[in-house]
Amino acid sequence: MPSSDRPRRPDDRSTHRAPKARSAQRPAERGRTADPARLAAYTVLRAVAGGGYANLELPAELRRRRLRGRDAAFATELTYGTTRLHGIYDRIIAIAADRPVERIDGGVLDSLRLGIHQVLAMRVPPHAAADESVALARQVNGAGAAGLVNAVMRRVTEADLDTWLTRIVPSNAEPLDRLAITTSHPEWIVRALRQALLGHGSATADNVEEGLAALLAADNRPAEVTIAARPGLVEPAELVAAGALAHPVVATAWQLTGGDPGGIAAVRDGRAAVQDAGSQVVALALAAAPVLAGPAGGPVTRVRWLDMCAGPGGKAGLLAALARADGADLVANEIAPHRADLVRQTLRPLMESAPADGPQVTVRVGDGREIGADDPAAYVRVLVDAPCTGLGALRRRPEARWRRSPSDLATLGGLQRQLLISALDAVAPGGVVAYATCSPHLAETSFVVSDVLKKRPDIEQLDARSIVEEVAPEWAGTLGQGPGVQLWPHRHDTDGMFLALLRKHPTA
Ligand SMILES: C[S@@+](CC[C@H](N)C(=O)[O-])C[C@H]1O[C@@H](n2cnc3c(N)ncnc32)[C@H](O)[C@@H]1O
Repeated sequence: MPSSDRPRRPDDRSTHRAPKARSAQRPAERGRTADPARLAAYTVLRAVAGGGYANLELPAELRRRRLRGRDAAFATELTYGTTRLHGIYDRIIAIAADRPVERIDGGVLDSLRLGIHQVLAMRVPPHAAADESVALARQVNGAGAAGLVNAVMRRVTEADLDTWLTRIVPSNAEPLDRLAITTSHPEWIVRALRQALLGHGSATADNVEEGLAALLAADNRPAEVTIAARPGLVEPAELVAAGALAHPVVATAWQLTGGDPGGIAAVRDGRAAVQDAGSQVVALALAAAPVLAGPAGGPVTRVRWLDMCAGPGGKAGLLAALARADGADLVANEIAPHRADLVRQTLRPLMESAPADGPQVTVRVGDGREIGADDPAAYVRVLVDAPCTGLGALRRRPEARWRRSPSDLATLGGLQRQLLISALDAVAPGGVVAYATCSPHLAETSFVVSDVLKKRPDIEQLDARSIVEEVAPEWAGTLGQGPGVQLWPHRHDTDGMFLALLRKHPTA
């Protein structure tokens, strides 16, 4: 979709216009056209401003403009970096343009943000960043806007990032507010992450400021592409031949140093999939958790596992392969039909290759909150990968920090508790429920688990650290105070996954 066709925000007074034919332009408007990588980044930023997601819009835009290799890498860093860091850039723009950013057209603001990111974060020479930004603005925002972009870029390039950081922080700012401004995070998120570091036992009062700064910095670094090799479906040699490197800690995880994961045959045909190593650990730990024989006197021959919130299917893909190896069926449930389609798509190789009389994989569309009542005590292992704020995955979802608000916690908190209660009802005596989030926020993690457990004498919480240490031995001693496990981008180079393992009493 061309940028000019994208839906606009109500506040977007964009002068977005298609480039004029050269002959129709006044001489002052003539100049080089913007280069495709910058145009791609601009188009994605406009789509994000209209409610889109950078990680979905960017690949489509790269394909549409046929950008590959270094151009694709440039467009990717430009899009993701600008989206993450525009909290800093908007304060710089307000000073350099001498007006609040709310008074600058949304499209022009994006052209400026992109220009500033190039010069302050990507080491593009100042004159090149300024010239390219003016060319972009002239093409997508119009000649008048190009004049403003020119003036602002000339002012911005007079100082380096450190100098600008000292200018944008008010002299009376509290330390946490200062950190929020200089790391481009909303202040409520900075406070919540600080509490999470302390609450999960991942930092002490003495070193929490250091840990917090490292975490916020990690949120602003691009995450490596990691893929999960689905056990039994792909051999290491195939991934090595495709240029992947074995993850230093997690056996199923492989890292790509560059290139498109879609170029790897095993990823294309669903024997491997893009998945953060922390997410892989959640699935591996659930599969490794010790279950106890129920009242029937021993494990049944073909047991069932459940992934209660499976869309789009990353963990279900790994769990399905692990369940098959264990002789178990997997039921992958998802409430949103279009996301259930994605689960079906990612599980297809496992569904199609299932032996007629062997472990089966099925996808169902439904509300996980009803499974406990509809299907009580039916599953030996249950994963609740709950809908959450995603505050642990900010490095991969560049716009998320600006979209979330504290009020999301109240809405999600009720749903998280209901899903966990349903999972505890759905699990068989002696079976294990894994409660996971890609957020370390205490209100979505430890508080949910402790609230639910208060009313469940039939459930014991396992020390997830020892089980995670089995699948990720090198992380021993880094997993917090237990019994839950919290992974961190700055310590484990994973998304900030939380995991609690809860076992139903065998005689319940
Ligand atoms: C964090 S995502 C799960 C990610 C998934 N496990 C993976 O690894 O790809 C949470 C999912 O829960 C789904 N969901 C939300 N409410 C639900 C409900 N009441 N029952 C089942 N699924 C629900 C959402 O649509 C979303 O796909």
